[in-house]
Amino acid sequence: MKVLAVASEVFALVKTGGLADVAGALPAALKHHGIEMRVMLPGYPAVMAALKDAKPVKVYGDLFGGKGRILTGRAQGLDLLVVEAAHLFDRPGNPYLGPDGKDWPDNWKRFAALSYAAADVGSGEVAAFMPEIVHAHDWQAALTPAYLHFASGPVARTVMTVHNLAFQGQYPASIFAQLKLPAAAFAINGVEYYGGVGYLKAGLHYADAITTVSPSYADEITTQADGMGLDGLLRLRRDRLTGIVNGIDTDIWNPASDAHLAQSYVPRNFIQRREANKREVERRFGLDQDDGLLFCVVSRLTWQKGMDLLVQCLDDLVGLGARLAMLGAGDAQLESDFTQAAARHKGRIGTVIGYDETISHLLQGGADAILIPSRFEPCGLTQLYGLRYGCVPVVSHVGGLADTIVDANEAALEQGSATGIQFAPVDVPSLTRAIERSVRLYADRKAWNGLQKAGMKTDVSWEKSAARYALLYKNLLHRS
Ligand SMILES: Nc1ncnc2c1ncn2[C@@H]1O[C@H](COP(=O)(O)OP(=O)(O)O[C@H]2O[C@H](CO)[C@@H](O)[C@H](O)[C@H]2O)[C@@H](O)[C@H]1O
Repeated sequence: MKVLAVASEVFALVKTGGLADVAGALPAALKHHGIEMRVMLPGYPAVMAALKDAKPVKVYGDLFGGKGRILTGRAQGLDLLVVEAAHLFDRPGNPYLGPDGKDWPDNWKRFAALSYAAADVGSGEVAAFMPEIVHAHDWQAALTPAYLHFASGPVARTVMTVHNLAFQGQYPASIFAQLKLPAAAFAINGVEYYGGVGYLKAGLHYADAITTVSPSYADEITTQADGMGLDGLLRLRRDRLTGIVNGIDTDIWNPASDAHLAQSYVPRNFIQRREANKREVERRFGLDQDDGLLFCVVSRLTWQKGMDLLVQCLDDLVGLGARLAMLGAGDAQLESDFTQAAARHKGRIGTVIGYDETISHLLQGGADAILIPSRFEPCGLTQLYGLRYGCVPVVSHVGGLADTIVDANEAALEQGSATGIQFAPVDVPSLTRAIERSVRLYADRKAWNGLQKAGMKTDVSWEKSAARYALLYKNLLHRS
């Protein structure tokens, strides 16, 4: 079976968050199921520079305001279809933001072009690759099912995956005339959304199947509280909506062979060997060297991730004798809050503001626990990396965090099934209690090592989830 995945970022070519990890890992995971997946993404400079054996397979005289081509090629072990359009994508830096840190004003056009090109592939216009399924990820690819709906002739079936309902791609109605969609599409049963154009709304309306990245999040987004305005549509389409938990790339995230670590390790020797990584984290983050609990954070610094709550717990965390190594970037206020806390608590809190793949691996391999106090979390990947690396996840009880971590309550501890610490509700008192619980549990080193061992045994690979996607694709093809 041939499947075209459409995404605005793909690891290791371009990454701002978890979407890239998933889009980059799925093709290999699906190969074992007889699925040939190619990924379509924009021709950003980093993509064009890495592309090998590039061949044009479609040419546009005018692709949303300039010349464009679809190129096939390979990069970083992936089979790609790249939308080359210099006027839209030949810009350095972040794929979504200009140098002023604001969204590019023509993002609506850039990602309409991505979806438009994907729909051409999905309607069989590109002989080099004729997919039976087109799998669109997030709002940037979400017009694809709309374009395919209005294409003539046989077209591929469509899957729309929501990685984060908070990002919807909403634009004023005035752009509609330039989207190359028929007038009929501007309707409540179409792309229209509160008087404007909603990209994700369109994808959710037109896709043959909808998925999100955990069963709990699939439930949450059908409620008014967490549906971010799209819960009504999602309730209507509940029979087409499934939650499939993300896996992780267990080759890239493998403590036995991870070149980013000071010391690699396996479950048999992790207790001693992780020490060297802990020392390296202390060095990099300017922390005191001691044997107390060392927490880490690897995160976008945003409201979603509950980082403002953590800021309010830092004095208590230090008061309990724990330390924190924080790697993150995002909201300027939060960056400055963490920097100030580090200045206040020299040797106890260390920060690296920025995005750093190497340090993110080192933290998982050296810190004792990873704090993830998200207000909502569609799946979450860092807790899965934590499980694999013996870095105990301390998480809020929401979405994919609730689905993937077994709380260290008495029963679970006794059975040896506990893998982390969960807390609810998502507020400062309950996060503080979770930090206290972690410190207490860490003092009982045998129990703590038990959590680490159970985590490291957990299957966080793509195996089960890839099988679910494969089944979903197969069912879609057989549906009349
Ligand atoms: N400063 C930094 N330096 C280095 N690496 C950093 C970093 N900040 C974050 N990362 C990395 O970026 C990724 C973030 O993964 P998350 O699951 O938290 O995804 P995110 O919220 O971006 O995406 C959305 O999509 C994913 C994928 O479906 C869902 O898991 C998630 O719930 C949803 O919000 C991880 O690989 C993490 O290690």
